Amino acid sequence: MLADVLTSAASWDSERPLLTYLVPLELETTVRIGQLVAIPYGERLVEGILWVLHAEDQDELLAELGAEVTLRPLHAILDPEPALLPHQLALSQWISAYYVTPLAQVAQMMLPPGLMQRSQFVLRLSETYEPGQDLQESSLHLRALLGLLHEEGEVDDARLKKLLGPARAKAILQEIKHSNLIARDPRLYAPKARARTKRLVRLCADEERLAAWKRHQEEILQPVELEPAYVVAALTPLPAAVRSAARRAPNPWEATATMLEKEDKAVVQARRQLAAVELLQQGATPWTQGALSKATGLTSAQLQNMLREQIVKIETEELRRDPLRGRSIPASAPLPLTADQARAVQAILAADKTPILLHGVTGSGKTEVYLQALAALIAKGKRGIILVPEIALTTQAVQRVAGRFPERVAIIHSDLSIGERYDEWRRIRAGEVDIVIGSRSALFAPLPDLGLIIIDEEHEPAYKQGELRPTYHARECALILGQLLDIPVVLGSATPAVETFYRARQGEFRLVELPGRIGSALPPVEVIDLRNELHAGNTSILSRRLQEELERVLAQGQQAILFLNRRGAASCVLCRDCGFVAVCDACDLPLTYHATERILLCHYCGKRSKVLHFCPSCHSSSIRYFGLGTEKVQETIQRLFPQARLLRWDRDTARHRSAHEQLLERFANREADILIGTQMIAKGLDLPGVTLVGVVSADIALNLPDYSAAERAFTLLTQVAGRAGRGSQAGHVIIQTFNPQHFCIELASRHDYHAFYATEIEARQRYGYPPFRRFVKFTYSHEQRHRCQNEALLLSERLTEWIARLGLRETSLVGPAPAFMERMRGKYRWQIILRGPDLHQLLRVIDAPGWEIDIDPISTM
Ligand SMILES: Nc1ncnc2c1ncn2[C@@H]1O[C@H](COP(=O)(O)OP(=O)(O)OP(=O)(O)O)[C@@H](O)[C@H]1O
Ligand SMILES: [Zn+2]
Repeated sequence: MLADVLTSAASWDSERPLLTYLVPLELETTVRIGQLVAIPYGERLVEGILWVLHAEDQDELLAELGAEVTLRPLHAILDPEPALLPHQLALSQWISAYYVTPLAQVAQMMLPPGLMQRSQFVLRLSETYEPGQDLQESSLHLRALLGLLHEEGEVDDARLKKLLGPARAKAILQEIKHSNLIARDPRLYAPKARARTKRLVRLCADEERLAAWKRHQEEILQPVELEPAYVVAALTPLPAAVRSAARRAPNPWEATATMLEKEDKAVVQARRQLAAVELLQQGATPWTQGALSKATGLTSAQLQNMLREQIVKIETEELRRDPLRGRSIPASAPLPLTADQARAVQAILAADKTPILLHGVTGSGKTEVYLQALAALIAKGKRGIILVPEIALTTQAVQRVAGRFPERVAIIHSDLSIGERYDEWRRIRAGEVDIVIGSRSALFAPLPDLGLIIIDEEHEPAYKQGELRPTYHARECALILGQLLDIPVVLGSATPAVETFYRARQGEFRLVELPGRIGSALPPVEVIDLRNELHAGNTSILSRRLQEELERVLAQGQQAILFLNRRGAASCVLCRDCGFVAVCDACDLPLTYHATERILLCHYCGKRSKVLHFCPSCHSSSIRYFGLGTEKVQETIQRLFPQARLLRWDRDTARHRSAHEQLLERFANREADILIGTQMIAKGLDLPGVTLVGVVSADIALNLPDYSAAERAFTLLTQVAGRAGRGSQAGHVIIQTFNPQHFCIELASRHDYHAFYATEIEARQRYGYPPFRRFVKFTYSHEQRHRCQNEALLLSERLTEWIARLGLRETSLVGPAPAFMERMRGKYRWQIILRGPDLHQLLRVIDAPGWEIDIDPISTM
């Protein structure tokens, strides 16, 4: 039998990414595709993924490879359970081709981090080495190494390098090659990700033997008469504080210790052993070795003794690292569906496997549709994956799913530790869960019997990987997976991506609509023209209407959310005399003033600088802090409504996942009246107490130079507005803006997705934007600007040449030009946008080392 193996050790050949090996006879019954295997590669042993097995077609393959090749055998199977399922292998192949990325890199992305094993060489004394051999000709270093090997058995290359430095290590490795004293074996080192285990001590003697043993121990105790205090001392571990103090100060326990020493060792041992057995007999919960020794003073020699006498045994048990540990999640029962919801569930379960676009307005009950479709499929032995935007994971999505399917849900997201991720991954692979919920990478979970993929909030940019290769979009990968497995894929959103809706219109997706909210109406939206406020003499950041409404909400004991998309107290620091604006010297972006910490912060790279009191350019003292941030809003509201309980939710107040959770919980428990936050809070929140949503400033998002800027602005406003009035009380939304006539604002204020789509798709067609043209974004970063410019000119020449050579129609370049944010983290960035109906012919041949290549970018900025 032959096997094709994928390994990242081999340099990439897109035509032939796999290497062929012989399967040794003894492995023939155990090999399966998707397994991690060890293979010889050159001198080394490396890790690979078994991709194809050839049994019947073996001869053809051999003929194809030619007579002169000699195949080497697989070295070992590293894990009998496949790490990738067959559909994942197929998906990898698609991703590799479409996103023009080495197959091994794609396959590795699908595995949990820390799973791959490092290859290494291990030195040991060779079989021909004899102690006492004449070493006259060997160098001093070699002799020292021989001594070390004598003592330790083996030493690996990495350690050798550390001990001797790289140059000497290299010399000694040369010497080893020519001597026959030391053998050098290739080896793979255990992966970082491992199961966590603990060692548990359990009684194993039967009652009779245990009783006899105890009697014997008690006999040992008999002859010595002890003061009760000693017994207590021997049985009680020293408190940690005492132990550390003891190292420094005269030991208050010394008297006891000396006396104990004087006692017969056997007595001490008997006493501790008896105490240990007593604890083991009492407890329903097992004891770890450490805890037992802490509680009784039992040393490991004494424990060994008990093991030898077969009184106790040690069992290792795996400790699962559970991301939901310590969380109390209320169980939930299925709700009776509305007619629209029932139709949607039926559509998902129908025989037709065309993907579904579930377009349901905010608060229309999409989640319930997902849950009931999943339940129906699980009843048939299937399993499902739900993707949610990263931030929603902290909040309600996980709770709802985990509450409906207790103990049957695994979670995958980037904040998990390597250990947690590995444990979740193995539960999924072992079929211990029915549902995987997570951010985009959860799509690559090895879930057997996959029967449904749901992408909630499918318009979210977080589903696209933008910088690292492969620059995949989880939606596209999910659609391919759906085709490969012939299973339904559901894309859900109140504001589908323009491209998604277009594809539904073209018949690529079945469009299912949930046009109304459950039991309530979409909240009316009032647009406030901030210019009128200024004319009327109101210079506050809150319009009069918003103030009135806040007052009403507070008086009626309801809740409000105020939204704006900037953090900090002011968005920029400006000199009123000369117009100087403080910018980050690494990124060229305006710095933001943070009042609480009294610093200036670059929101892009996180660099901090001191506040300015004088303009560095003209030395005037007219430095002013302009614009708005969440902090400023908080301050203003607190001044206006001193009695209101405020909560601020942005990246400054919630740096960690658990902080997000706590904030949400406090607001949901009505511990605060007004929540102030950035776009983070626009995502999926379902809080029935919220009757007012205020958008403090809608303008920032409207005018960005990007083909998708209008879509993002409309989506954001519609989603934020959709947080109001989801409970029994009617809701109300106020949008403050200097651009009330902007079509995004007008249409968002009517929750009118269809009208927005009609306007936007026409513009996209007119200007040749996606989905009418495909885009590929090339970005080059360098510390020197001219280097960026040169590289960009060179690449654009080559691209132009290839477009002509391949005869690509309607294909052109935009740029080269500096990126919208030309400097980031100390580097300049230049861009080229390539656009055309089909760019893959070109992508396959063009070689652009050092360039970031984003295929189907969701933004051209
Ligand atoms: N059939 C039903 N009967 C009663 N209440 C329901 C029903 N279905 C959903 N709900 C409730 O309606 C509210 C809104 O549902 P959900 O959060 O799923 O909306 P959504 O469509 O995901 O909205 P968004 O797109 O804004 O996140 C929830 O509180 C949910 O419990
Ligand atoms: Zn910066």
